[in-house]
Amino acid sequence: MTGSIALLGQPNSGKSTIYNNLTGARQHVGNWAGKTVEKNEGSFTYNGVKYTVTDLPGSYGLSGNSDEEIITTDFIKSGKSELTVVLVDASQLERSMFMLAEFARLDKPAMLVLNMMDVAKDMGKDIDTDALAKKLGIPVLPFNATDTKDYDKLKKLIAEELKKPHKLSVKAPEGKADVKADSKAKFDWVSEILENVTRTRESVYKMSKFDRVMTRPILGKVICIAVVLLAFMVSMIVMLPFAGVGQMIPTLLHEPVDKLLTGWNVHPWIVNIFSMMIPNTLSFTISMASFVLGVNIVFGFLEETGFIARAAYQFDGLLSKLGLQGKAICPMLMGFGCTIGGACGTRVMDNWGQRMLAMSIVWAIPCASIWSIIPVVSGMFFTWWQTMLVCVGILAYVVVSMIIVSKVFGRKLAPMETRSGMIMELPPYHKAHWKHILKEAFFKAWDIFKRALGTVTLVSLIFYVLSFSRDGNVNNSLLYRVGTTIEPVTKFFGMGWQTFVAFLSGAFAKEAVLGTLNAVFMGGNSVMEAAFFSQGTSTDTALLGTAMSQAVSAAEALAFMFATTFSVPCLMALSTTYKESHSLKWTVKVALFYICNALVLSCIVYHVAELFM
Ligand SMILES: Nc1nc2c(ncn2[C@@H]2O[C@H](COP(=O)(O)OP(=O)(O)OP(=O)(O)O)[C@@H](O)[C@H]2O)c(=O)[nH]1
Ligand SMILES: [Mg+2]
Repeated sequence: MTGSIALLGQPNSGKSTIYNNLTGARQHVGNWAGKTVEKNEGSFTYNGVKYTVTDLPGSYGLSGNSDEEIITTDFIKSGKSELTVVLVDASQLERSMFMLAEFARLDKPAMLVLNMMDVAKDMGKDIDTDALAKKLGIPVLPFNATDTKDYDKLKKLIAEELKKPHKLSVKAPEGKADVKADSKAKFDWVSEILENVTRTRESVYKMSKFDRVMTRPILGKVICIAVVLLAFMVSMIVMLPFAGVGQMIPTLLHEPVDKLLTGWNVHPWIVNIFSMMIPNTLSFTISMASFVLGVNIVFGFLEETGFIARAAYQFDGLLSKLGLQGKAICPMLMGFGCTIGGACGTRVMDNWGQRMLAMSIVWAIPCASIWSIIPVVSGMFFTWWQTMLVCVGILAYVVVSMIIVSKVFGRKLAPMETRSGMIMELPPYHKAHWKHILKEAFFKAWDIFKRALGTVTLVSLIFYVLSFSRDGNVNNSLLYRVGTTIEPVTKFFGMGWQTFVAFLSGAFAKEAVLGTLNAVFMGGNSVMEAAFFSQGTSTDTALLGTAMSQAVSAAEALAFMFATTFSVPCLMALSTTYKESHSLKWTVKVALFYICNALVLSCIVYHVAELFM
């Protein structure tokens, strides 16, 4: 025996939460409207019967006004599911019942889930569910989708309803030609149904005071930025223990493995791979994954509470100038922490073109790793206030760069006629559901870890072979020979062979840049060892600074910093963009654009700076 149900409701009513809990899937949930943009299908088994569940994009009605609404409307009308589980947000019953009014015309089997009963209760709302069920003629289940205890009741009711379905006994008025009159009739129907069913106890909804501040044009934006800055600091604290463990791995493994393999007379190449490259790769991927973890936990929290919805509202106007919508604010902010997180975060965008455009723009945002390199390199050449100026210059160019990217790719990816203003409501604030946030963040971090391990190992191997020299002196490596051969060309762009190699290593991982600089300027060690063993922190920046400032001019250093910041993001961010966009063509196209853009920029910065320095 089988059965099939569909989850229908307005955006943010909790459909995906129910879908995930029923089927064990991992659809994205968060406290703002419009996260699910395509339908998803899963299943669960109850009492030996298999039920198929379809999670539909949130929709305000069934008239097909947007892409999501068309998907939802078509599916519901097709009759592919035997029972429609209509979800309403009990904390905003009047508004969210509109969907039921739309549905009523279809004359199909249904049951009603009054979700978010906990929020409604906190707001002092009482709902007489029995009276409601009687009026509607279909079963009504008070529910809290985030509480796993409630699900047995839900499954039982679904099973019963599939055996003996109910249809709405009251029908909403037939749609007339005049849409306005039509929706008014529906709202009248809703108020009639809710009469004597709901009662709000005397209590003030305190949070709305905060919203009055949050929606102020300037103050709201200032608060948003402040909260985000704070969020990054917290992300760093969250990731520290994990990254710490990761950084211990090479130190712990290096010597014992080295001793063991050397004792077995294994070839030094192989010994190096196992004692150095693999532990370093492992450590690297762990710190990358812990970054993704930290950013996702903190931003997951902001999203669940409803903060991101406010930020999206605040920045919608600005972002629409880039061809995006307010919704893109979350991935963009995440991009300051980690481009990988930012690229994943674009899942919330409405369509593929907007998504790809958002990812391309997120690439222009320097991630936290870049922010940890720039002050160090700049500090070797400039005073502290000049370093501040460099950072300000970089920030200013971020804006320029985003505008250029949106101009170059925006016309194709988000054509003018498809750009529409965002309609987004401010959802009520929710308490954060930690279990869900942690689960989602761990899953994302684990996904990155798995993917990075393979990719990073491969690239490390290539790098290793290129930089290997029998005596450990970098000047005897293939890298040196290739680097010095192309130096006449790279010099034109403001980079000598050393800085150019460091620039290239940045495309692999930004964390590798300092180590690479250390290796190519200090010589002695293999690039591999210095690049991946020292992980920046233990690099003696004073010594490196002296060595670098002897070989590189201030203008060259400036060019190098701009080139590194505005080139392609790291390899894993590239691979994530490809995974998320499913388009190799666009990923490569944008990557080539970024590399060319970085080289041109570096060239301009170098030649202009030469005039003044
Ligand atoms: N307090 C509370 N929060 C809930 C409940 N159900 C869902 N949520 C939260 O409400 C938010 C929206 O849930 P989703 O499952 O993403 O909603 P959706 O209907 O799939 O939304 P769209 O895909 O945007 O249409 C999330 O932050 C959930 O964690 C509930 O019963 N109580
Ligand atoms: Mg959803």
